[in-house]
Amino acid sequence: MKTSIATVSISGDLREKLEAIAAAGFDGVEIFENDFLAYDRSPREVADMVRDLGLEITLFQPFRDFEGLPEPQRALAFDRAERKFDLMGELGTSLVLVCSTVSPLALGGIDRAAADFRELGERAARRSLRVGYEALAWGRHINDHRDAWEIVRRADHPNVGIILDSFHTLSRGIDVASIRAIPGDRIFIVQLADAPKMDMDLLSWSRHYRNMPGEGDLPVTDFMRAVAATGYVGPLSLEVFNDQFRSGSPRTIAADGHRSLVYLMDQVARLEPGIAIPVPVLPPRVDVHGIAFVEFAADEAEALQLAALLRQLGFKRTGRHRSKSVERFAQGDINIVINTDREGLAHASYLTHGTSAYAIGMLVDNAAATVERARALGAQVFSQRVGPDELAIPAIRGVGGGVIYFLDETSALGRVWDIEFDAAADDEALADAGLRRIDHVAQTMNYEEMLTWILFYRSIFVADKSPMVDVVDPSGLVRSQVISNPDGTLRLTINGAESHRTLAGRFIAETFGSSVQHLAFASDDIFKSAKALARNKLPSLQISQNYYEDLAARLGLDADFIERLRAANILYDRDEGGEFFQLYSTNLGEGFFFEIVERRGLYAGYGAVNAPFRIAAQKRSLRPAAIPSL
Ligand SMILES: O=C(O)c1ccc(O)c(O)c1
Ligand SMILES: [Mg+2]
Repeated sequence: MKTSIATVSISGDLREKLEAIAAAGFDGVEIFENDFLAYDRSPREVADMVRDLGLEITLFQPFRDFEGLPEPQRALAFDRAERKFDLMGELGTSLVLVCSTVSPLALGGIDRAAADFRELGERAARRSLRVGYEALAWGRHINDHRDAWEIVRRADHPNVGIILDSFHTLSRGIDVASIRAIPGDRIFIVQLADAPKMDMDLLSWSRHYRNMPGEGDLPVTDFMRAVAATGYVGPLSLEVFNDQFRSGSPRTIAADGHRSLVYLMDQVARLEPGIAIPVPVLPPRVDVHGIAFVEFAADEAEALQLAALLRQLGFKRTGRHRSKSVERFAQGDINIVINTDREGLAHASYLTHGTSAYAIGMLVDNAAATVERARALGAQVFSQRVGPDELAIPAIRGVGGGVIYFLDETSALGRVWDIEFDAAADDEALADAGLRRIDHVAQTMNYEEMLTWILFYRSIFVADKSPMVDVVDPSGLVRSQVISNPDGTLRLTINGAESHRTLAGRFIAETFGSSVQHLAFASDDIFKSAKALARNKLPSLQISQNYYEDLAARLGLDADFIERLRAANILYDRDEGGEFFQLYSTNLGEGFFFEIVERRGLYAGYGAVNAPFRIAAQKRSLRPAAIPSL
């Protein structure tokens, strides 16, 4: 299936847009008229540029306010169309999009519009051009693809067809089953966009908030299943009006767009096995069975500090790498690796970001197939020199230049600890703190990157996204969204910072874009864990007294219980399903920290209500001690 994207979807001048679109692997491009008009090269030069980049122009658009006009405006509209047909000839494109009129002069009337399109089709045919009619969701008389189809049907001209745009259909909640009644060869092009659910007028929603399929909340997959059923095999063309994308990196946004189409068509092909859909076959989305390890890159001095903190958290050093300067710490099912080697990505990562959790290991069924799927979805495969006693662990690049490694139980990868590490006793170990497994990994990024990584995770792994929540930092808002699977064996919290003054923003600035800002470990008894951690002298984050007073008032908890929480600096939340407890270490360096959580019952959240108080406490603990005034 051919992929295409409208130039309006990304930032830059026309050349930058086209280069990014070609680099992302698209077959074609819709030339949005304004992008051409604002560019200072002739139509023929643009045509050459498009061809030299290996692209084809799938559509020229939009042509507005054409149908249903009274004279003399009607004749003028046809003259205008002829001028644009001239331009299309020079650009070397054969299809033009006519969107349903919004003109107050338009008279309406299905047959009047059909007659106009019949004549336009005649004129287009003389030049071997084709005309596609699209119902804008806010069109004056036509705002539903079913009515647009009726006009195209009555126009009854081979050079006139319908253009479907997922946004216009889905934003109005029109039943997509109605698409199945349209012959595939009458659909001249299919435009795709998703959007977050929002309560606003259709035009503003469409012009500012569209996003890539899979990034929003509209059922674009159902729309595409209906399109596939018609037998349509023409280009799938992204048309995404989005303020953030218009100011983003053209290459990144174009790459996200290509990924979204590969992912969409992979889903459609799986859901419609009875329809022959010409798309490559990929391994299915990957089930993640847990975070097998988290690896830190550090220098020797900071590795000692980190090791000391891990021991206070109840970890023991359990192994040493056979050939590298790498140590393994473990507790329950949790593995933490500290890498101080002077070679490879760990070292490069240390040099760039300082001490940081640059790699995550995920347990999957088939590590090789996971990388194959990720590669097909445009992920960057990672490999580096493999030494003696080492396994080539399949891996891809992730957020902030970090790495995601994949382990499975069916190959030697399942025995990585035995193969690569020697068991080592730990003389300095402190008491076990009952930490069982990794509850979640929190990644921090610039707000503009959130959609990119949400699509990345959802397209590769079996995972869903939660609604976006606002976390209030005293210095600004941080947006937070969760990527998780039904079993809870994959839980990533994605935090998007808009200001560098927030704790999250400061973390990105101070670590030059590192991503993992905290790791949350699960305990089955947080009060017991808190006791052990206190004995181990873990420096815990001090929560304000005011928080506990409010908790008592808000949730009607009894005084003894509140006192137990307060004494251990434990934060508390509950939802319909159960209860949640949180306890934090102070920060390691400029922003990284550990969290200990206990989930009781079916609590599904992450304590977002508590985040402002946690963040305020962290800011207090990072502030240099106040100088007493004289
Ligand atoms: O917002 C618009 O005007 C507009 C124009 C052309 C399209 O294809 C579309 O979907 C919207
Ligand atoms: Mg459109």
